[in-house]
Amino acid sequence: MTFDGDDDDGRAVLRPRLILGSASPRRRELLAQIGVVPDGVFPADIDETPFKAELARPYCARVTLAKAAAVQRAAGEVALVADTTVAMGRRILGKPEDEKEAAAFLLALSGRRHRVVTCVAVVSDKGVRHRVVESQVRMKRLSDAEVNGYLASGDWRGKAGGYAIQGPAGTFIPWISGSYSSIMGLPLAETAVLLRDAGYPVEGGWS
Ligand SMILES: Cc1cn([C@H]2C[C@H](O)[C@@H](COP(=O)(O)OP(=O)(O)OP(=O)(O)O)O2)c(=O)[nH]c1=O
Repeated sequence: MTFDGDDDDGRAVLRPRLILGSASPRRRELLAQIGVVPDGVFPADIDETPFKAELARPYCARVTLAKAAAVQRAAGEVALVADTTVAMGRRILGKPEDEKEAAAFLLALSGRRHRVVTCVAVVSDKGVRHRVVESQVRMKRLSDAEVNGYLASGDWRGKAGGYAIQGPAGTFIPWISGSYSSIMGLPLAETAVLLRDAGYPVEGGWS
């Protein structure tokens, strides 16, 4: 347990140590938005290759649970891992290997709707609990200048589907249905519930 200051009535707040098993700076930013700062960041290194004909939801849950199984956590600590997957129909669009693949992804997404699936898992002494959140995103039809400009920005690097809604590609997204934070990498409502259930206090738990 870690001392986390006093609550409004002057009582000491104790919370378990939190390990973030993710290299994603977006996930750290989103956790900070709800007042959660991990005590350690240890990304789990796992093979993220989809199985043949694997669909996005089961793929995303499988990869997240593999990250949960690989994360380094001591007894009493809480660990959080997640995975974000972009899907068009039955096709999974991962993180582009290079600019050419990023261009192919953007051209496939241009003028169409796609799905963004994020799975978050929290590991504690109680075991592993996870939630899968699916959102829909419409990307406007992109001009060559927009595709080329975005590719040159490099913002697509390390992003599932080759774009990030929270960056300049936000100008490509006129409509979403679902959870903005989940599209960005971590569904905050579900994450807060999982953390609280694991005994980790989260802002917004006023009820
Ligand atoms: C669709 C989309 C994805 N992303 C990012 C979130 C994730 O960082 C990344 C998807 O890759 P992930 O494999 O989910 O995460 P990661 O490789 O960055 O980190 P780790 O595996 O260690 O947890 O894409 C955005 O930032 N914005 C978006 O709009």
